[in-house]
Amino acid sequence: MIAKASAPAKTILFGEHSVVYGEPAIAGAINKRAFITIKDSEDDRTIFRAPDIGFEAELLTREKKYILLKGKPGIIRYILEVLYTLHDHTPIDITLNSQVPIGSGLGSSAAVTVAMLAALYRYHNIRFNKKSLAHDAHMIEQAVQGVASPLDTLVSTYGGLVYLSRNKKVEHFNVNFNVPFVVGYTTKHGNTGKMVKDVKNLKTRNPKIINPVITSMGNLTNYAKQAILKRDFNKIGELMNINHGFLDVIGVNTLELSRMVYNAREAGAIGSKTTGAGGGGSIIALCPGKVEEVAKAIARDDNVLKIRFTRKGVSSRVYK
Ligand SMILES: Nc1ncnc2c1ncn2[C@@H]1O[C@H](COP(=O)(O)OP(=O)(O)OP(=O)(O)O)[C@@H](O)[C@H]1O
Ligand SMILES: C[C@@](O)(CCO)CC(=O)[O-]
Ligand SMILES: [Mg+2]
Repeated sequence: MIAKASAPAKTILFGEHSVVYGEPAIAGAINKRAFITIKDSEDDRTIFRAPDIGFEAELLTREKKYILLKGKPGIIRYILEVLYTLHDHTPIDITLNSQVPIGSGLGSSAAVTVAMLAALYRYHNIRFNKKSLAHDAHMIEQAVQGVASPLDTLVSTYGGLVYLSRNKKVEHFNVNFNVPFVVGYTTKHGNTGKMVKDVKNLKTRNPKIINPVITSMGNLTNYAKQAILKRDFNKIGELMNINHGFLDVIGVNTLELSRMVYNAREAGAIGSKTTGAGGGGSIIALCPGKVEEVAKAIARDDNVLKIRFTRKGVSSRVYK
């Protein structure tokens, strides 16, 4: 039997960091996916392969351990946690193919976790729905990382654009948002936990300055929600630029992120900002009609991905 599943990566359009303090956020699934294939094993070993990142390991699922055969570990922890939680230890072959750069702030860990869970549910013929899957995937991310916001796994499961309100209500945008964006990324990725802690310390030292900034980031996200609903791209671009400035204020930008953001704007992006935790990682640029120019400008120094937001969330099937 073969079970296959895929799930999209995500970018945060508005509200990273301020969301930690209860402010709203907007994130969306992008048309870059992680693909998992599970097959019966041909010997009595369980093997995990990720050819795109040159990784291979034999998994000892009962012990939650692995024997490294090739590459550097990391993403394997999510696969092992899923197996440890759900699998009956029969030997299987697992392959990960990914269009998503791993560890660059585009939610690769969530995409891999959601796809792995869905494929394994299919393999074992376990019924699931998106609600239970999003919940289980969040639990896996939390178990591996210690802390994780539910946003990444939610977006990877449901697809589409998601608005998380101040009282943590999730709203799915019902709007055509098929407009081109360019993502720039560095492989040097800030540690999310550390970045969140640094912002907290800055806020504690300078409450009168930083608290209003966090509130403004939330207000800006609410304006962005309206602009998205109206498909007012100039307004969305303007708000992205302001959001980037606020992220600079709270100290999460780096030379590389700023370089990508300003290279994008110089090449014609109508808005560009750091996306995710910062300290390295990714930027996102809104550039209708200027995709090639913006991609070329970013690619001079950094890596580029042309993306669109997609409504397609997790997808899975089984072949007998
Ligand atoms: N070349 C690699 N091979 C295997 N694992 C890797 C490699 N590079 C990074 N990793 C691991 O992949 C995981 C990526 O998860 P992480 O949550 O840090 O990034 P992300 O999901 O891509 O971005 P974010 O969560 O910030 O949106 C980490 O566990 C990291 O150790
Ligand atoms: C920085 C942060 O807001 C987003 C990281 O992708 C942290 C979080 O929400 O968990
Ligand atoms: Mg992640």
